[in-house]
Amino acid sequence: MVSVKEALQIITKHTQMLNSVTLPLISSRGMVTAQEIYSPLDLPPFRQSAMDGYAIRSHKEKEYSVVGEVAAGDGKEFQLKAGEAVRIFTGAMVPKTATAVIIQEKVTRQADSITINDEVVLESNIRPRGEQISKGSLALQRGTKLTPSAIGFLAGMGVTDVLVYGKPRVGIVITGNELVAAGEVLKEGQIYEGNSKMIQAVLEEMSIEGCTKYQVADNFEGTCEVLKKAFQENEVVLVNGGISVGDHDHVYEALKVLCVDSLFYKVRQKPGKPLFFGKQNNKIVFALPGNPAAALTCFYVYVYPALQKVMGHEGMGLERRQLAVTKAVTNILGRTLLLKAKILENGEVEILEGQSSAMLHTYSLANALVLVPESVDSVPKGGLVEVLMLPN
Ligand SMILES: Nc1nc2c(c(=O)[nH]1)N[C@H]1C(S)=C(S)[C@@H](COP(=O)(O)OP(=O)(O)OC[C@H]3O[C@@H](n4cnc5c(N)ncnc54)[C@H](O)[C@@H]3O)O[C@H]1N2
Ligand code: MOO
Repeated sequence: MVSVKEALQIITKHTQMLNSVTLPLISSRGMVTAQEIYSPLDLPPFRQSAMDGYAIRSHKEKEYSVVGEVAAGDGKEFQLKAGEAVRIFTGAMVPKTATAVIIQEKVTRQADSITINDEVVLESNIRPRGEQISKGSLALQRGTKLTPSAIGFLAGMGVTDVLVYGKPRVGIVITGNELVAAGEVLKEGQIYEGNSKMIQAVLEEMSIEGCTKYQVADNFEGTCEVLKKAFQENEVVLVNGGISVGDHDHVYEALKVLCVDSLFYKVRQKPGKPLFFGKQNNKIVFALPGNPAAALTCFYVYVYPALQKVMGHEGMGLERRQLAVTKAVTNILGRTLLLKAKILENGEVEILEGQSSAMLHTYSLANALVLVPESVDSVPKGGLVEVLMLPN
């Protein structure tokens, strides 16, 4: 049995990022750039009007004659003389000879001329060429997560493909005789299988889509067979249930038969004590306890940082904060507690009722986990605790 800290260190040590791949930009959401990206052009690529109005070549008078029009997308160039203006629209190319764009609200228009009812500020309402980024300069560092804004930024530079660290294929192996799919009628002793949906959802939160689900009843040969297949088809295997010590829990023995290196089995924590982490060549496997809340907590605390590392993210794990607790907490177990909690508007953290590792009801109200270390036996009301922010 290891401590939470040791478990996390072991995971960090034994988890490697995947090889990089070139992908179409649109398929890269949530992935991490595997090289620096430099801008192939000036952005904007020309002096661009920021407003609808008139591009003028200024002179001393307030009156200007309007000699043409430029809309967004037009490639026309006007040679303006002092005292001349063109009608212009947001996003349009400003004539090289123009010295300012005056918004139409500040202008009175008569037939082919305008009167400007304001001071003219040189270069006003003009976005200089390359204002956002100039050709050849660094647009994104290696190791940047491709968020929707980063994708939009690259798309605006005409980038079509990006080199990113690969996303793992993840197999979810569900074990248990008692589990029935939603939509079927429950017989005595049966329950609905929910954890695969939950794990799939939390993977999708990390932009890992399209995982494969495997399901097996509580028998040893079947478990070995399904695990073998899951290892063949995935880089990361997440087993759910069957990892405890009961006569019908076969996962630990099956992993042994499949020559999986056991890197740790059992963590001094509640919930999630029977958590297993191992490796088969370059493939990693977590066996999560079957209790739904325990499985989810183990995912957030251990699988989440491991998958982040596999995908090349820097800074592993959930964001952590120190916050004051609304009520005293006691820890008589000598294990680390991971408690479902809610951060209140006043910035304090409330530990929720219903901490059973079978209960997801409380979890669905939580936005954080409070971590009470194994060495701490009590925290008074108002005392600071470590809070792990859930990413949802
Ligand atoms: N003698 C001991 N018994 C247990 C110990 C122990 O140390 N000594 N540890 C307990 C702890 S802590 C946990 S957690 C569980 C973990 O057991 P398993 O990982 O073997 O999980 P199962 O027994 O298969 O299931 C536990 C529980 O969760 C329900 N479950 C399982 N899979 C799903 C699913 N896909 N969807 C919904 N619910 C699921 C299952 O029906 C059980 O109720 O062991 C304790 N026992
Ligand atoms: O640790 Mo188990 O995960 O409490 O139910």
